[in-house]
Amino acid sequence: MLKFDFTYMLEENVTGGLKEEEISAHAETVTEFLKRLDGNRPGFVNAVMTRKWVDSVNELSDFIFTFDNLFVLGIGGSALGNIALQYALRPFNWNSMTADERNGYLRIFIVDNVDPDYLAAMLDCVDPKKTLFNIISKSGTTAEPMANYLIIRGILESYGLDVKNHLIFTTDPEKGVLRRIGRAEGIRMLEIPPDVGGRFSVLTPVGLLSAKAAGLDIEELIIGAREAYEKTANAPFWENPAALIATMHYLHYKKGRTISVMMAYSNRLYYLADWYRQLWAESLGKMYDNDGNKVYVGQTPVKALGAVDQHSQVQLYNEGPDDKVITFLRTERFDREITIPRLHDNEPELAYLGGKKLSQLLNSEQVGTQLALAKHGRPSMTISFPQIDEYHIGQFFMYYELATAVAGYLFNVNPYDQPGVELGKKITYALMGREGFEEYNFTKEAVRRVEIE
Ligand SMILES: O=P(O)(O)OC[C@H]1O[C@](O)(CO)[C@@H](O)[C@@H]1O
Repeated sequence: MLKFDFTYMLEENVTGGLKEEEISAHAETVTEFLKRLDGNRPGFVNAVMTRKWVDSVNELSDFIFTFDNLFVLGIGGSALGNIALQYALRPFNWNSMTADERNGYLRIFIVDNVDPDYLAAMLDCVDPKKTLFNIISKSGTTAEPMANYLIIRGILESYGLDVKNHLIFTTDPEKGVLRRIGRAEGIRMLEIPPDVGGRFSVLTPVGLLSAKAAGLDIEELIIGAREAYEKTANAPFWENPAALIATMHYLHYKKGRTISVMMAYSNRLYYLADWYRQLWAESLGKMYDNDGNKVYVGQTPVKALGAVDQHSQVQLYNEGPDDKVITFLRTERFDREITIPRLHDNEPELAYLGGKKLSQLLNSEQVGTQLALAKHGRPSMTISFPQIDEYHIGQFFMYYELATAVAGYLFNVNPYDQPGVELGKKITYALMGREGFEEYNFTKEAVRRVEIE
């Protein structure tokens, strides 16, 4: 299981930390909340209690493994989980390996943005004839994946290829334009459970298809998540990681720590922090609480990479405003190990490194940063991965989805909606000339601009 260490969140170990009794004051209500949640499980929990979603992906195996490459086209919750999984569980040089070195599994390209330089460069890497394109959009209305879909379809058609042999749509089971087109044209489709919002959907077909295509063990991902849930649902408060993460972040927020930094001491774990950013930001950043009061709450999630950001951010974290709570991610076992050679025994600045493992240096830097933060009165917690594998990554997703639900309860906001994203989308539609959005057309004259050419 993942190991959680909250030592440096507490006042006894860090001035500026939390008193045990102020945390315990929430024990009863949070435990009650989790019991109610267990009685009426949210979609993201139900999704890992069934074989349905794994089976739906496995059923496409014969089709998937006729290709060399998989493109995933989606954005936000339809992309970030995919990216996190691929970075954590595949070697970094995966896409430059030969098919044999990849044991026949597919190269994976996840394109979320609509940056023409980026998309064009990714497309240059593949032969469309050997490529499967998975268009993921829960709503089917998001401009970015829809634009990318049209571009891909145009390319497939220009090659004279039968599009239904190169496309998968991953979308709502009933609603939306992708479902409509898919049905009309016999395109293979995967369902996103209607009660699972994009940012909670990584362990549904949204994240499972690319994981499967890259040869990851998708069953283990689900088992890890399920065991994390079972460990949490009825656990006593002080043994419950999700409850403690949420309560401690909430209390630190109340003390003015409005920024939550997730700092991974592992390049493989870094993109978990990107996934977390959307989860924490869209779920908890709200203008109204559940009673309709204007509250403007939300903790700003920030990602950081150790040791790199020690040389970029940590000065600020130690001596800048006391407005942050830090979560460290680390692993106790790296898949590869490198020993630093003893080459300059007479040079003390180098000699101490000789013979040490690179992983020892990285993990020592994590401890060093954490203790230095504590000395400056800055709270932090640590999540240790015994190793980086499907089982523990699945656990991580579930613990954080649950922590987000609990934090939503504590902040008294709805963690499952995102009304604040809508206006920008509508203005974009208007600027792009989509019918029905004329009222949002902010013309040059209507908006005061400062332009420097
Ligand atoms: O899967 P969809 O419907 O295209 O949505 C993509 C993303 O857009 C949002 O709705 C708003 O940014 C996210 O919540 C979601 O993950």
